Amino acid sequence: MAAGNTDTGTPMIQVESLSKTYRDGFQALKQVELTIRRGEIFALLGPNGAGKTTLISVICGLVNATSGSVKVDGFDNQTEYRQARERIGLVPQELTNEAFTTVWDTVSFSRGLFGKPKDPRHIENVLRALTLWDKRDNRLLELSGGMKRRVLIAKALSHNPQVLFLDEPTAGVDVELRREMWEVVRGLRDQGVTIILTTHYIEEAEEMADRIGVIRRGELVLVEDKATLMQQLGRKELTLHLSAPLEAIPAALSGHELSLAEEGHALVYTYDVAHQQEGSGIAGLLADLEATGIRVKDLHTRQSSLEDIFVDLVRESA
Ligand SMILES: Nc1ncnc2c1ncn2[C@@H]1O[C@H](COP(=O)(O)OP(=O)(O)OP(=O)(O)O)[C@@H](O)[C@H]1O
Repeated sequence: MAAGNTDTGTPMIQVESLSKTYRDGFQALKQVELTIRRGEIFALLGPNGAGKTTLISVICGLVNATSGSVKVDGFDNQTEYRQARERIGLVPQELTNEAFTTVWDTVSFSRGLFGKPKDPRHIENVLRALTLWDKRDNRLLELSGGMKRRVLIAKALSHNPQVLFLDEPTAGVDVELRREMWEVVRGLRDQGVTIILTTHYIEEAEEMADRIGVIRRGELVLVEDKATLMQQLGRKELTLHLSAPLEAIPAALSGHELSLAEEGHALVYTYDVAHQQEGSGIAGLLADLEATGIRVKDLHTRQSSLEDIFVDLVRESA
């Protein structure tokens, strides 16, 4: 479904040193650097007011940057606005004032807004891909919530964009509809559309994204492959509460990834859940502890989650 440049060498989106200060003096974006790869699903996570919508609006050319640049498929979104903009589909959160229009008409009209010639076959493909074909003659007011959301996506795809922005695609929808939206988005990615979505839901990023960016107070504080993040999350922490405090970690335990906590009253052991082998890991540690005569009173484990990382990052701003 994606049209145009298939040169994989050019990033889909290239954002450089992007800053935005609103007229009232509020700086909503600070020196943002971001590259979106062709064909990926990128999730932009951040708390309320972090700057997600501002970043999307600047990339889409709806809000002017104060400094920095944005390239879409190699086209500057200021000096080559038309080429840049026509590559972008933007899915807003709500449908506005079109209750009496049919699905077919509203999607066809959206294409017209881009000055593109009529292309009934493309509209048909889009409607079929979003399982809206049977509803093409229905008026929007006759559709369910899920169908309306799909109409928003169909409108955004009507002019063959290569990259689709979804602003909070599942905000305020029930679990079933959320799953349906995820399926739709994955289907689009499989057809070659690059997807950027903003979300408050860590679960959504975890489920959908190839890469995750976290924005906080206008700064992009983390951009990482989800797989890498998940690997980090596969690490567990075992805290051993000691009968007697230690001043330092004995040399005999240097082979284990340990740190002292609670003023020497606890040892914290960090390990990789996926790589626990016999004779090493916890069993080895416990044997070494016994050999060194260190007595353990109590122990507990915890596993970090994407949510922990997110909460830590966001908390730092407090
Ligand atoms: N037109 C404007 N003038 C002044 N400040 C603005 C304007 N638009 C947004 N802001 C401020 O910029 C900051 C970022 O807002 P933005 O809408 O980008 O955040 P967001 O991450 O999308 O938040 P949410 O998740 O609540 O939608 C906020 O503090 C907001 O109040």
